[in-house]
Amino acid sequence: MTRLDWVSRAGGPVRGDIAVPGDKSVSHRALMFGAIAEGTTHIRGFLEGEDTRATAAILGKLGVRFDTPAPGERVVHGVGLHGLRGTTEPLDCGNAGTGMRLLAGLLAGQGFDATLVGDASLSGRPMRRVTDPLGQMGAQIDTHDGKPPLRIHGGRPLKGITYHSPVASAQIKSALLLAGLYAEGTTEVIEPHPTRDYTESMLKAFGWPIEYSPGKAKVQGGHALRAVDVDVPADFSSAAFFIVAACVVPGSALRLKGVGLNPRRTGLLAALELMGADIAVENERHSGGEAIADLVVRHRPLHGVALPLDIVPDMIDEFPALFVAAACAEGMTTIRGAAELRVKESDRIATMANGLKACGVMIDELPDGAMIRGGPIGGGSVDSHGDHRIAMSFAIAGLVATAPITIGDCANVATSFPGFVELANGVGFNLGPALPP
Ligand SMILES: O=C(O)C1=C[C@@H](OP(=O)(O)O)[C@@H](O)[C@H](O)C1
Ligand SMILES: C=C(OP(=O)(O)O)C(=O)O
Repeated sequence: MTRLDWVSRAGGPVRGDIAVPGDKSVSHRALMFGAIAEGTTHIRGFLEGEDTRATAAILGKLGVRFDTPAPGERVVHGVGLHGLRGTTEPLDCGNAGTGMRLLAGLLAGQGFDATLVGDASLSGRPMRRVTDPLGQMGAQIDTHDGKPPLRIHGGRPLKGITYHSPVASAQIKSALLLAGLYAEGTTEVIEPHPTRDYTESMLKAFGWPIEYSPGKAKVQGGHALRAVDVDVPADFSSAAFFIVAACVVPGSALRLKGVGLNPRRTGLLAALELMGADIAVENERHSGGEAIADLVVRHRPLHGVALPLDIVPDMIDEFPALFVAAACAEGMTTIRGAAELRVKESDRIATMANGLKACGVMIDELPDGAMIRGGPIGGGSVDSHGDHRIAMSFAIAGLVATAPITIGDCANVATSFPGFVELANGVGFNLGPALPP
């Protein structure tokens, strides 16, 4: 991938009426369930990001046919639960932890061997969290010291287990439930804190019997999935950058349309409201079984908070943006209980702390969070470490900074948010490519 650096300059106010692209978590799952269903699944609002396209390409290599009637749509020709075909080619998940961990569960139940690989960032991320419990189910998966590539040996009979997950992770839960479709008996996952339940709701929509409640999910092997169409809501995690931008730039008033409001995703709304933000939820409705609504965000000065521990898992992807909101708030914001941030696309605590320090913000890194003192953000040069959410967060910082912020290594924004720069500049950002030195 060619390197791309951005410069974010003072701009705003952030005003307009926009829709962000489709949800990444739902798009990955719609492809996977569509692939192993009987019949044809039409996905609308599909995220045309590199992460989700990587999942589609892998399923294509495994013999699934897709049509693309228009951008943001996929028609998946399901091959049935046992219809995937093996390939000797490595299956490249790119930058996507979700793709790799969910596919590990799906592939553990197949009759053929498969190898999952990823880019440099994904190759450094922990995989034992899925390979250990899948091993308890009977799968055999070789790793490189607990990290990718994953060599999955096919043809192993799986049996259901009850798994008390040590980590609140929808990826772990989903990997086990996917393997559970192929297992003898019951597979149950119990979480330390409830996580996003798209796998459960989609299994139900595809006609697979499933029992679930927040923090618990249980499936039995031996049923079939029947194709249903999937409407993908706009991704709350993508909306988050615009929500924070409108909160912190004076004069802003922004409407974000049709945003998915799964309660296990919206911790950022609760956090910002505690900080004094002005966010209205309008036109609440349901689409494809998910709550969606328009969010209307207006600027109002924020104040620092001690973030309640119980909302941390509900905003796990929104911390980089929250760090910027905290830097703009009056007083101190304390974040604890967020050690998972250290094993995302980058170590998001260190990457945000280093970047904010480079812009003159007072921030102390903690093992599981940070203490951030609000104040003026200066110009500077920051490295996103190829982490899409870090790059977009510093784009917000640049909007309110006293001098331009240069953000290194931004190409991976295309993994989750294609078209971010154009959409952002359309509502008041001032973001462009950095010129080579
Ligand atoms: O299941 C999913 O779609 C996701 C779960 C989360 O990861 P963890 O399960 O590692 O918390 C999140 O960070 C990721 O962006 C998407
Ligand atoms: C953590 C993320 O994704 P993944 O785990 O799929 O790479 C993310 O998108 O912030």
